[in-house]
Amino acid sequence: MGTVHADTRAGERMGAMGGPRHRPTAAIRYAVRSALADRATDDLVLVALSGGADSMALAAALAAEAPVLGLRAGAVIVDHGLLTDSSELARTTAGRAAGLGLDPVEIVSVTVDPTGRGVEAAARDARYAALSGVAERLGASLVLLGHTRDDQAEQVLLGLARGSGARSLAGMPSVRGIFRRPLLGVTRGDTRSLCEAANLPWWDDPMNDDPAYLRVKARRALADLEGDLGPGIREALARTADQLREDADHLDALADAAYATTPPSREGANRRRRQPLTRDLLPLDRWVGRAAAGRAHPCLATAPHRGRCAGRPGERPAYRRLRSTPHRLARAGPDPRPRRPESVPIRGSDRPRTRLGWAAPPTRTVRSRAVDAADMGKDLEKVLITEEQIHAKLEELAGEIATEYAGKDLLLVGVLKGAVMVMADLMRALPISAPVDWMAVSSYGSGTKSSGVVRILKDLDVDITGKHVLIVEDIVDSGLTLSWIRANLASRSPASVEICTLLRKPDAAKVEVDVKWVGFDIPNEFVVGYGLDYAEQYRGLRQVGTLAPHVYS
Ligand SMILES: O=P(O)(O)OC[C@H]1O[C@H](OP(=O)(O)OP(=O)(O)O)[C@H](O)[C@@H]1O
Ligand SMILES: Nc1nc2[nH]cnc2c(=O)[nH]1
Repeated sequence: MGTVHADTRAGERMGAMGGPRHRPTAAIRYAVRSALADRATDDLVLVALSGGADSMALAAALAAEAPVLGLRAGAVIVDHGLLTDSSELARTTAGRAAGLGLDPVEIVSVTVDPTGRGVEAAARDARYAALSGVAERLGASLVLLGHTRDDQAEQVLLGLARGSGARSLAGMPSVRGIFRRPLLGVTRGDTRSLCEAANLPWWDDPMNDDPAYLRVKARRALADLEGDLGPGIREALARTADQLREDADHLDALADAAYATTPPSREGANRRRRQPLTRDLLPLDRWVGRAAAGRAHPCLATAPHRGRCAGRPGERPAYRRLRSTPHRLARAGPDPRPRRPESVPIRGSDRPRTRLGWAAPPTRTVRSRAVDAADMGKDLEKVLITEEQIHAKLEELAGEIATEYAGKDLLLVGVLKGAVMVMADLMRALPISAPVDWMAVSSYGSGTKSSGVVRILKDLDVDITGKHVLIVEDIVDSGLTLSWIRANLASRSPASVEICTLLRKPDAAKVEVDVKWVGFDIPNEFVVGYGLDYAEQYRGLRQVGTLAPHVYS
């Protein structure tokens, strides 16, 4: 038997799951909630449970989120029969799943025949077949798998070692048929942390330490690489997978479209001529070529920006890289080099951003094309948080804030411009009255990166000595802005300084910021709406979402 982490209180775990402020718990629950968002009421969702920390954390999050969404949640334990005590372990794990409130909980025994392909591949095939079979028999619409970002990094490393192409280096997809992997954005450390916070036992499979297995070798190699190349290597490999998947999907879609419009050859209806297909793929070449030449977005129009944000000249930036360009520019700060005057088409206004700004005001002529209010919704790729969810959350936060500051001299401080919506709605939801003041700040003369040192463009109008200051923000991303503002305000002798933010990106944090009230933890994606802009557009959207690719093209 592998290492078993002690089982103590089986019940009441979900309440003790670390609470909404326990970052790993919040990140995992959010990831699971997002994966379930498209389910119909009363759907049955199963978790594939090995009994390890990853799948136990997933099971715990599913057990907590499913009832809120009106879903049924169960678990399947596949007994591979590879360990002498595997059936006992399966029974123990099933008991833990039932203790979480999952129902039904099933154990399926499979036979692993490694002949010709090795134990790992044979066990995987047997497992997926068993999971699909149980899902079909029980009428489940989804099976959740507990692969984490660390598994993804190992997968990519194995692909690199094999010399694989883009599709294989794209790693494990988050969705394939009835299978979903909600935890690809969280780490193994996070799943353990949730289990510990929830007092939830798990066991470590001894096969995970057996160097006979390729995956174990990859895990060890990654640990070595981490020592040599730095701690970001896992995240970087997982990011590579994400980028390549989008590229590969896009190429596939183009190839499919080209194939579909290619007339059948004389050889028969099912075979297509090759030559037109290649020609039809040329637009893709041009699309990427245009981007690399800096014409896809005005932010890329100058060579220095292209180098900093879209890759080196001549390189083809991945699709994701283009999508995140505004954010990269926000990080990069103003372009210090002189610009060549030129006229470029632009979507959105040419007004410069104020804080940790994207770019200095352009000295060139820019033809501006504003976005119609009606276009804004259409420009969204996906809505992460609806207007209703925002308002419900702000009501909840306002209640807590009012309780905290009852009878105290509270000052609300908004940070321009993004926080205007949150401030407006939070103030209206607050059952107590409090004065408001505003700050505007900008990144402080940094060369290529935001150093977190910011310059005050507009200071507070009032003295905050002895006051309880609550900073109201739209988003905490790297945390650099907020940690600076908090330190700055704290130096002015207030009675207290706390932060309330609608959004936070746990995976983007560069510095720890103690945020007392968080509306939603969101994935590390560039978001717009509800005060958040892209080139000063989309602030007026009532919901928060990500932009569709056409906006950036
Ligand atoms: O955690 P960080 O990485 O520092 O990012 C967070 C900051 O970014 C946003 O402002 P932005 O610079 O986009 O300006 P805006 O509010 O004027 O849109 C937001 O309002 C935060 O202040
Ligand atoms: N619009 C926008 N501004 C930001 N500032 C920091 N993070 C973000 C983000 O995700 N979107």
